[in-house]
Amino acid sequence: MNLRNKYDIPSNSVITIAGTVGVGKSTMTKALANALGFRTSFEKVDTNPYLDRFYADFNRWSFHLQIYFLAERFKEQKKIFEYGGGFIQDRSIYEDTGIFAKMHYEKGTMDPVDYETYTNLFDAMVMTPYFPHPNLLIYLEGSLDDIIARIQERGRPMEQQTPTSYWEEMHERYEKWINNFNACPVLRLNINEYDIVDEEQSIEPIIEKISHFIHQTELLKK
Ligand SMILES: Nc1ncnc2c1ncn2[C@@H]1O[C@H](COP(=O)(O)OP(=O)(O)O)[C@@H](O)[C@H]1O
Ligand SMILES: Nc1ncnc2c1ncn2[C@H]1C[C@H](O)[C@@H](COP(=O)(O)O)O1
Repeated sequence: MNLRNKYDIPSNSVITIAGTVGVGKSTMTKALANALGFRTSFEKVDTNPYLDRFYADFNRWSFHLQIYFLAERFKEQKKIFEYGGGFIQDRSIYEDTGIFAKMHYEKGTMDPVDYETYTNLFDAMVMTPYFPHPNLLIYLEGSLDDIIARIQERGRPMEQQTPTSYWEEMHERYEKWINNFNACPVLRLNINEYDIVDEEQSIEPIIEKISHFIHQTELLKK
């Protein structure tokens, strides 16, 4: 039986997967979309023209990369809207500003004027009543050691060569960010509590949680 029907997940739902680099968002996106018969919206990593340059020189490329990601995510957002939902999205647009742009600005690797231009653009595009928020944000969390092990195992050279302190800083910021996040309902999942890589069926209890969460949220709205 289709798990979407079994757990009564509305076919127009938009679920976004958030969490630090390497935590397992893409893997979760694929597994959930497959189990629910939803479409996927992925970040473009391999074809991103700025990512390698950015990791080689944060100061020089921070602004360009943020603008690139913002444009890409906005196109994805439009696609999701045009299909009428039914999507699992790999990373939320909120993390671009709440984690990455902010971190580079505060660490001095994004120029203050560039940061202001970026946040103005972000607010004008995203923080409007017309911008559809996801029905649910699934936040994946895990220990720094486990996440660094996954980054190393996945093997993107520019990430492997980035100092551990960068991932540590990001890990801390994510924790603070999610504790204050309120743009949509949040379901937190610890990566030690499931293994969708070796046990495909372990996606079902996650879908059960999602269903519970979505229905509870709907009830609260009434
Ligand atoms: N549930 C899991 N158990 C074990 N390894 C995982 C799991 N989810 C992801 N991984 C591994 O961790 C690495 C990063 O996962 P990925 O989904 O690409 O992360 P993200 O999209 O968050 O950057 C990959 O090598 C992937 O195979
Ligand atoms: N907004 C962003 N700023 C800087 N870097 C970013 C941003 N969004 C994603 N990234 C980087 C981080 C990773 O190296 C890749 C892909 O992210 P992942 O979490 O592995 O999906 O892009």
